Amino acid sequence: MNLATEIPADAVPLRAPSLETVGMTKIFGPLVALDDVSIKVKSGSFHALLGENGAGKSTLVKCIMGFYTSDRGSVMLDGQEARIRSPRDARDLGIGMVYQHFTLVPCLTAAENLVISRADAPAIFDWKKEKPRLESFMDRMPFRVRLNEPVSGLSAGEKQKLEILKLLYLEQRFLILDEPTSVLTPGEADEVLGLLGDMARRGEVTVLMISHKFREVKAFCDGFTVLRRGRMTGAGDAQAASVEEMSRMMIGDTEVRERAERRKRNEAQTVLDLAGLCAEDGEGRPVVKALNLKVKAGEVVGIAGVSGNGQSALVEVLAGQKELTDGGIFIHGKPFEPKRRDFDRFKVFGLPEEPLKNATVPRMSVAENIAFRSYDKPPIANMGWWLSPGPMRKKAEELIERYRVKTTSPDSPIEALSGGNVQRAVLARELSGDVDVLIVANPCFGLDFASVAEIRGQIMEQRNRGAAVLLVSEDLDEILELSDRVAVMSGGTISYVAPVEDTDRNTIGQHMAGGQHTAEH
Ligand SMILES: Nc1ncnc2c1ncn2[C@@H]1O[C@H](COP(=O)(O)OP(=O)(O)OP(=O)(O)O)[C@@H](O)[C@H]1O
Repeated sequence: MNLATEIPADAVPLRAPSLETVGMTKIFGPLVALDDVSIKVKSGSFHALLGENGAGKSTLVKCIMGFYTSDRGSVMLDGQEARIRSPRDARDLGIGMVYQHFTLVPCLTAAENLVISRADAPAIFDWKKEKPRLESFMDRMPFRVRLNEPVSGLSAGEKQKLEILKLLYLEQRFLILDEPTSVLTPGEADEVLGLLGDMARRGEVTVLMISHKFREVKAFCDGFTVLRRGRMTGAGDAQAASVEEMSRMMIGDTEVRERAERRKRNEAQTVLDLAGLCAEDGEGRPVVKALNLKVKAGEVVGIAGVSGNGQSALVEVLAGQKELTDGGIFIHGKPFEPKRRDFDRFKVFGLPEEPLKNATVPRMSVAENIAFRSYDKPPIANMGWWLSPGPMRKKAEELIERYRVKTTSPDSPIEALSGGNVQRAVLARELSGDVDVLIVANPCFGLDFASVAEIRGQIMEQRNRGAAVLLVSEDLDEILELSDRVAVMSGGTISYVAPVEDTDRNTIGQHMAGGQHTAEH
């Protein structure tokens, strides 16, 4: 008999179950992360769970999986209440989850990973018995992976397939997938989702997939539910609903209108114009070669590229750390010199890579580091060059709180903070005023998930307020997630520019590899 449910474990069906949440509510301190959320996922359906960052999708699936105890609400499995108090209860009921990160043991083979995942995994494997069982399991599956290959030798697509196979091997028939394609190439993503869709249609599994990608939802899903700020704002047939309808449910009518107005206002308004930039390395070799690029207000232009193609030199030029040998930088049509005076005059701010090294004085305090940009302006400085510690500290305390910089005191040296908190402190300093141009280089390198989401959120907020954002990043996912237009830097110049909706990973990859040179700016 199963511990936590009214359904006996031996009655768990091996066919696709239906699942509902009824009035699911989860409160974190002052935040209602889920407010009375009722969703219905039909048996044998492929259902998308949509919502912007922070909408509550992960919280909902964590409540279903028993990672969180909800404050109110219940889960119904095949029409009967299933009380799930831990992931183990969920697993006993046939509910399994594939996470964004892999959970496989890299040094073990695919076969070993499957066998050890069983609750009754043997201490010593009897491969004579296990192998034929695994082969016959694999024969019944719509896709295969190489069973004898160590997981470290599998491609991302194969690993994702193995994660799914693991759930099926454990006889889990309600599969929750958390943005499963974020680690896959478009080809691999289509293959995995297509095969899962076929299984769902055959009634072998029910799938609930968290996704941000409308294309995938339209291509593979039959039902969808949308969350916004913890509430359910819509649900329906993914084939019947249009992308506009779904996105309206995700971001709300007012926000849709505001974004459209903002876009119209900002259209054609070039803020940052890099015109024919040239720069050399220490030995006089050209590293930036006649580079042209324009960034409009309210736009993120992401520069992708294999490292060593001049990106660092470009960032140094823009930060005033490297001289231009030719060309010019213009802001709102006026020449811009990357010096302190012009940074202030044109409201240009920057978030460099390795902020501790490049944007702070490590031994100075958090408060002093945050005050850098404003130290010679009142009210922080009212006696010539002398800083007034009172106002400086007060301002720093406000910013530390607003940007949630975790520090024991504003007087601690900034070098004592974690990477994410240094980044937050630099953001607090750079983004607390009016920003017209924001230059960001590899902003999330080496940071944990929570800091990454927060920092990306801050960048997007500046864009939404109308800043022109130039993002240089080695992380193509980051570029694709944040950019309105994607540019590729290759051999010191911009070799390709396209709106993000008109391009894809493969095309960008080809340009990064220097495959095609059809520059259009
Ligand atoms: N353990 C927690 N403690 C406090 N707040 C939390 C916790 N987990 C999530 N939240 C908050 O709950 C809200 C919903 O977060 P959740 O992660 O569910 O959103 P999401 O839709 O999955 O977003 P994303 O697409 O960014 O993953 C957010 O405001 C988040 O900051």
